Amino acid sequence: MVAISLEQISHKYLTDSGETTALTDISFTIEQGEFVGLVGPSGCGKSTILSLIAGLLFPSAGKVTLFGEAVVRPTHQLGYMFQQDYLLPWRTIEQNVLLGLEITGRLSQAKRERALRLLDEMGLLGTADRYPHQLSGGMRQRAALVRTLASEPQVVLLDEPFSALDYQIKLQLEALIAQTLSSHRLTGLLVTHDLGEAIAMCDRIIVMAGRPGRILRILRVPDTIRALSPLEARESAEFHGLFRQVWRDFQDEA
Ligand SMILES: Nc1ncnc2c1ncn2[C@@H]1O[C@H](COP(=O)(O)OP(=O)(O)OP(=O)(O)O)[C@@H](O)[C@H]1O
Repeated sequence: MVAISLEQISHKYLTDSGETTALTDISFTIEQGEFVGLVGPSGCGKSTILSLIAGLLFPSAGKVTLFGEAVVRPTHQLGYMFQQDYLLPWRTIEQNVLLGLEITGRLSQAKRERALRLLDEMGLLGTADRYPHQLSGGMRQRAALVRTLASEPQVVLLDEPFSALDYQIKLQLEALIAQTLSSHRLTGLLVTHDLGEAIAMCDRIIVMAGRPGRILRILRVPDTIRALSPLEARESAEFHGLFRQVWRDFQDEA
């Protein structure tokens, strides 16, 4: 089943100084359970695509659908992870991960227990009563992931979720997130500047170019790389071959 579909999307922003064409002729689909990376230079429209899927923006032309339904407003089917964890400093980790359920009036004992199981899955059960400032950056991002998953989304949009972390923590978190999305059979769309991250984590990669934002190509990550953990993948010859191939696309485009 198709989870996300963009059909011939164009998007223009209107500003005081005129019009900016952020996206032109963007079409792709993402199957349920797939994990897709969106890579491209700064300003090529990656965040605009996420906002269109999230129902926070409406395209100037074209159609965005989520599980076959036109996107007209934000929905609970979507969860987000951002570069910053946006944990509220005055709430404990448990209170933070339950926040989304609480403010949408969906909190129940069963959902609370599920959230605690997720904290346990992420190795964070012992931190439930602690406050965000008492956790490391990697632990905070894991707590942010639990908060996202606690709301039971079907699709998770990840906007540079690792870019504020140390390299080693980032590699550990990449593996954990790829495995968690797959074990919960979630659909994921990862925006990243890091081509290696997309190759190491995703099933397919949408490679974009800028001015105006458009798709250069969409490629499937070979099973030989998919079979490896993100850390092992980075060390494989196939990874380096694919990295060079996409890098050449960027160079040709530049
Ligand atoms: N609210 C806005 N008003 C006007 N122009 C905008 C607005 N948001 C984005 N743009 C322009 O649209 C284009 C695409 O921006 P977008 O933020 O989607 O790119 P991006 O690929 O996510 O960039 P980055 O990787 O730096 O986050 C850019 O030229 C940007 O300047």
